[in-house]
Amino acid sequence: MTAAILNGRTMSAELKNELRQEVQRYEHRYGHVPGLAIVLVEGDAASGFYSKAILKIAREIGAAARLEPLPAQTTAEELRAALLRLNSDESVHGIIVQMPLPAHLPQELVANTIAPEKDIDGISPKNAGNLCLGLPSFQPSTAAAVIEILERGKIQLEGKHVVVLGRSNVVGKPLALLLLQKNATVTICHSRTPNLASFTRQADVLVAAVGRATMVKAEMVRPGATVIDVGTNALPEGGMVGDVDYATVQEVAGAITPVPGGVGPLTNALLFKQCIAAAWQQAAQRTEAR
Ligand SMILES: Nc1nc(=O)c2c([nH]1)NC[C@@H]1CN(c3ccc(C(=O)N[C@@H](CCC(=O)O)C(=O)O)cc3)C=[N+]21
Repeated sequence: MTAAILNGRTMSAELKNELRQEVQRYEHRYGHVPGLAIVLVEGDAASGFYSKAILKIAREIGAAARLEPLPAQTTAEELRAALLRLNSDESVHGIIVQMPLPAHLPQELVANTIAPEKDIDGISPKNAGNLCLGLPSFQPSTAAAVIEILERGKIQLEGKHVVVLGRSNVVGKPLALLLLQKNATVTICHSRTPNLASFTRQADVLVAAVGRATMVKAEMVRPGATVIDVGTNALPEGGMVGDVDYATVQEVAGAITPVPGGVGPLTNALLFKQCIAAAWQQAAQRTEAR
């Protein structure tokens, strides 16, 4: 058997078409377009690449996006000041800070400074708490991309056993909560889980989000299972591979996401879905206040 391919590029193109229309609808109503600010503290090579990809999507859908580059030696106080400036800038509806940050800048500073109504990557305590409580919230875009790919791929979640490999704040943990909301049975495994294969082999849907190249092997996958690969591991010789050993796993899985061309292309598009939602909320609030 060969697995069906869940094509993130096709799905992303569909989503971007929907978003382009949504941006037009918003612009028609309010006379300006939704705006995203990307804070990029220089130093991480991949972050510059991701930022350019986000700017490209903005052009494709007609939204506004601007890059706020900060030098690598930016202090915590300077980063805080930059975020506060964006919080009070009415043309900015969503703010993301590219991760990872240099070691001298605490991640909590970002989570605690971005205004929750502009925190479209869902990292603030308010959004993370609301997600945990099952209340409306912005969701970390990579976790949301996994849900999007499963829904567009018509993979049922209700009553299914989903095993999530990885417990990060941006993927594993929020994804487990989103899957629970879909009535899946969820198991979270991580680097200290003994006998990993005994868990992964029970999965109807297996999500790999650990950041270790090709660690999921065919013998860890139940025949016919859906395998979602969130990994983006850069290879020293160039290019990238996922956390899943695609060549062998695609022979046993029922459906699988490739890397590249799987979860990645949906991640950045979902950032704009949430930015547009944030813009609607902020515009409605301003109208109310006046
Ligand atoms: N605050 C923050 N939020 C993030 O969501 C965030 C972040 N920081 N830092 C970095 C990670 C990584 N990430 C990706 C986004 C798009 C692709 C993507 O489009 N990938 C293409 C790459 C194409 C290629 O390289 O050939 C693909 O998989 O097909 C991948 C990875 C978002 N992240």
